[in-house]
Amino acid sequence: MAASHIWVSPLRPHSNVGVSDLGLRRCVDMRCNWDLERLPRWECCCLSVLAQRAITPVEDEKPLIPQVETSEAIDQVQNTQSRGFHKDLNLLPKPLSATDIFSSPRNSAKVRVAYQGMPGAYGEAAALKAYPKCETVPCEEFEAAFKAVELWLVDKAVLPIESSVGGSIHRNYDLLLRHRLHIVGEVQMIVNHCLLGLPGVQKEELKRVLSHPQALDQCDMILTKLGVVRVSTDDTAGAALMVAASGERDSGVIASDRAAEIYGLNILLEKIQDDDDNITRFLILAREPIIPGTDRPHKTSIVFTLEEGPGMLFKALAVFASRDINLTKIESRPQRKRPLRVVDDSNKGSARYFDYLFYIDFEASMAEPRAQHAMAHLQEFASFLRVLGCYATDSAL
Ligand SMILES: O=C(O)C(=O)C[C@]1(C(=O)O)C=C[C@@H](O)C=C1
Repeated sequence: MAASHIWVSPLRPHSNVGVSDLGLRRCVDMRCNWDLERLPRWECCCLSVLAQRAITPVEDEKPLIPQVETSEAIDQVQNTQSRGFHKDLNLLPKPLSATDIFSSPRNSAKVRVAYQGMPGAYGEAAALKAYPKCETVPCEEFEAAFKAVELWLVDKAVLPIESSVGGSIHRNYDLLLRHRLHIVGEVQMIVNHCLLGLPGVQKEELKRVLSHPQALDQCDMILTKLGVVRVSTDDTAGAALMVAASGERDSGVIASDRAAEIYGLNILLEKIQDDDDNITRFLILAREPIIPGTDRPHKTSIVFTLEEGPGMLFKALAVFASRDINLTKIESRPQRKRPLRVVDDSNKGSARYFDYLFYIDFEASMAEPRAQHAMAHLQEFASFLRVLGCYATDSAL
């Protein structure tokens, strides 16, 4: 391990995944942001090698070189060391320009973007809306997408955070806190669900319908009308794959028209969601935060905890109200590691409450003094405060 920068990814257990020098250097530059004690051992090994290699020149702008064998990688390292520094100036890293720093996600090309689900899932459509030329990378679970970004297997993750019908996707709120990624953008998407079946099947023949639980909830009326059994799956496109692979003629699917195309299913009904405006908001997550601007409307997402006491949440919300900062979202989640709290002596220590984390999105950029002052004010009495990200608001549907 000490001689090479290769580690075996837990996400791709059978492949050795190499990271380019640029990737390594960025990793080292960012090491202060990494809580080394919380990293699994292979990442620590990798980081220590990175630290030694931080001065080697950059060879490749792309962070990932798939399938590099360890021996080859050692040879590469030795060759580079014996040659000394590169003479070819084109191989030096390109300094970031103001355009790079402030560029919108929609201008970026060739980024690798992780999403949860199979090809044809709405997460993939959201990733392509954010980065039209990106290479999309399917992940089985939300957490795998977080890890893929952390381990440099991909550049970004696009994950759902709330739906206009189903509300918050709590799992992703919890993962935002457990991982150290930054929110760098959001994508709002109208989700138009279709009822799919095998070619030649009529909707009256269906006995069960498979889909993601959110999609099943969003199409409650039509499912009730059809009188079918609802079967939950990990994602909508995965359900399409299952039915296509099983050949079960009495099984239908709720998924996108793109999933129908990919898995060779027929569209039996379109726009079957109860609410026409069925919107899901996705977050774009990255290893590094973006530098907030004031050139267009921005949102900031934070998470904090408060001490127990009357009016504490009122006081917290007042830091925004008094500065005329609009809140767009507030969510509370129990602190999983400290769910119970014994209250003070006046209650004789017998009563127990849940401790909560408060997640808030507000309409202001951290580049604005009013947002900075609001955070400084909140920090005076919040027992914990973290800015999860500051990013341009997505108002395009
Ligand atoms: O299963 C998918 O296709 C997803 O992208 C997931 C998801 C979700 O988690 O809410 C996204 C949008 C739809 O609301 C249904 C499902």
